Amino acid sequence: ATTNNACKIELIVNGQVTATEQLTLNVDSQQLMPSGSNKLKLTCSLIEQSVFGFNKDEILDVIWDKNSSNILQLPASHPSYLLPSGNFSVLFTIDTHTKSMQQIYWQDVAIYLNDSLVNNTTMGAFYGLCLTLILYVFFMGRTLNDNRFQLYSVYVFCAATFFLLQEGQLNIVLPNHSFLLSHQLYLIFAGLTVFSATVFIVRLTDLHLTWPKTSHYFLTPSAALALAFSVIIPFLEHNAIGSFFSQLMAWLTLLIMLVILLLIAIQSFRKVAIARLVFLSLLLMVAAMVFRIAFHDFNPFLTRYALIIAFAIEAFIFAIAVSSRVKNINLQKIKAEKDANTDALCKVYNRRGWDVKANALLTQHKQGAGILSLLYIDINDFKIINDTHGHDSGDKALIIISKIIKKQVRENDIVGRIGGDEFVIVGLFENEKQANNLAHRIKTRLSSLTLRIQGAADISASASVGQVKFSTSPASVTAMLDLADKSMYQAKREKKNERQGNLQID
Ligand SMILES: Nc1nc2c(ncn2[C@@H]2O[C@H](COP(=O)(O)OP(=O)(O)OP(=O)(O)O)[C@@H](O)[C@H]2O)c(=O)[nH]1
Repeated sequence: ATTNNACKIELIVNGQVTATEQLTLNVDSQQLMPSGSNKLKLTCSLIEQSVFGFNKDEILDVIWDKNSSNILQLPASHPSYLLPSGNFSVLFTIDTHTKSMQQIYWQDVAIYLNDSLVNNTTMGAFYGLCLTLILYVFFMGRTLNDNRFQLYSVYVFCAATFFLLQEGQLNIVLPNHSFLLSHQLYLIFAGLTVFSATVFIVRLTDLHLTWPKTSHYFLTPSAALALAFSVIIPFLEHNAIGSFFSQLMAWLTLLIMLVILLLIAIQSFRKVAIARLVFLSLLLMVAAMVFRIAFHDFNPFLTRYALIIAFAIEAFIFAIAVSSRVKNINLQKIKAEKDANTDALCKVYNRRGWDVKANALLTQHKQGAGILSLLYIDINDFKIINDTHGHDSGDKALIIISKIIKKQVRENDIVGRIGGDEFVIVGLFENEKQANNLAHRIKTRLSSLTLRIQGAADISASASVGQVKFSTSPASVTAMLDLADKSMYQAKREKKNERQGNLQID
C-alpha cells in the first residue's frame, strides 16, 4: 500500500533512460525534450487521484501506451490527464516540433480544478469582451461606411484568435485536434495580428497622411514582412535558422511598435485628436511585449496573462478612440453640411439650403392641408445704400435686416437669402388669416427702417414685400418663387409710383 504520493518521469532514448525528473506535487517542473517523437515513462505511487499534464503549446500529440486505460484524458485547454491512485508505471510518446523545455504539471485534483476554472473564466470573459468589441465596432463601421472600423474588427479578431489558439481553449470543445494547439497556426495569427494592427493604427491616426514615406516604405512593408515570416517559420526546420527567423519576427514586431509609438508620441505632443489615447494603449502593449520577450522562459503563464490584460485594455481604449473618431467625423460632416446650406453673412439659409427646406415643406403641404405662403422681400435702392454708406455698412445693414426678419417669423418658417438684397420666407399656416398676419407684420416692420450701425451714420431703408398663398399645392418651388417675385415687383412699382406721385404733388 502506498503511504505517500510520488511521481517521476524518465526520458527514454534507444531503450535507455537518459534523463529523470522527480515531480513535486503542485509545483511545475521542466523537462527538456528534443523535437520529434519522445518516448517517456511515468512512474507513480499515489494515495489519491491527481492530475498530470503539459503547459506548453509545442506539443503536437500525446500518445499513451496500450496499458494505460486507467489514465483518463480531461477536457482541458492543454493535454491533461487524471491519474488513478495506486502504483503504476506507464509509457507514452510526445510529438513536439521544437526542442524545448516542456512544462509538466502534477497537481491535486482540487487545485487543478480551481486553476482551470480561474483560467477558463478569465479567458472566457476576455473572448466575450473581444467578440462584443469586434461585432459592435464592425456594425458601427458598416453604418458609417468607414473602413477604419472594419480594420479594427479584423485586428481584434486576429489578436483574439491568436490568444485563443495559444491558450488552447478551443481544445476543450474540439479535443484531439492537435493542430489547434500547434505552434504553426497560432504563429500565423500572430503575423496577421501584427499586420492588421499596423494597418489599423496607421489609418486610425492618419499616419499615412502625416508621414507618408515612413508608413509607405517602412511600416506597411515591415508588417507585411512579419506576416510573411509567420507563414514561413512553420515550414522551416526547427533549428538555428527557424529560431533566427522567430527572433527576427519578434524584434521586427517590436521595432514596428516602437516606430508607431514614436510617431504617435509626436502627434500627442502636437495635440492631434485621439493621439494621446492611442499612445497610452500602445505604451501599455509595448511594456507587456518587452516583458514577454525579455522573460521568455521565465514564467509563460504570467507572461501570457500580462499580454492578454494589456491587449484587453488596449482593445477597449481603441474602441473608445474609434468611436471618438466617429463622433468627430460626424460632427465635421454635419458642420460641413450646415455651412454648405447657410449664408455666411446673414446666417439664414442660402439658395441651396432654402430650396431643400422649401421642397420638404411643399411635400408636407401636398400630403396635408393648410395654406402655403411665400414672402419675397427685396430691399429698396440697396445700390444707393452701398454707394452712400460703403459696402461694409451695406453688409451690416443686411445683417440687421435679416435679424429683424428672423424675429418676426415662427420657428418652422424657412428664411433664406437668395440674392444680394433678396430674402424669402416660406411657411405652412393653418388658415389664410395666419398667413396674412405674418405678411402684414413683415411689410409693416420693413416699410420704413432706421438702421443704427456702430461707428457710422444711420441708414434709412425700406423693403418691398410680395406674397403668394396656396391652398392647392403649386407644381414646384420654382413656380412658387416666380409668382412671389412678380408680386414683389408689383409692390415695388406701386411704391415707386406712390413716391413719384408724392413728388409731383410736392
Ligand atoms: N453690401 C453688400 N451689397 C451687396 C451684396 N450683395 C449684393 N449687393 C449689392 O446690392 C445691390 C442690389 O442692387 P439692385 O439689384 O440694382 O437693386 P436695388 O439697388 O436694391 O434697386 P431696387 O431693387 O430696384 O430697389 C447691388 O449694388 C449689389 O452690389 C452684399 O452681400 N453686400
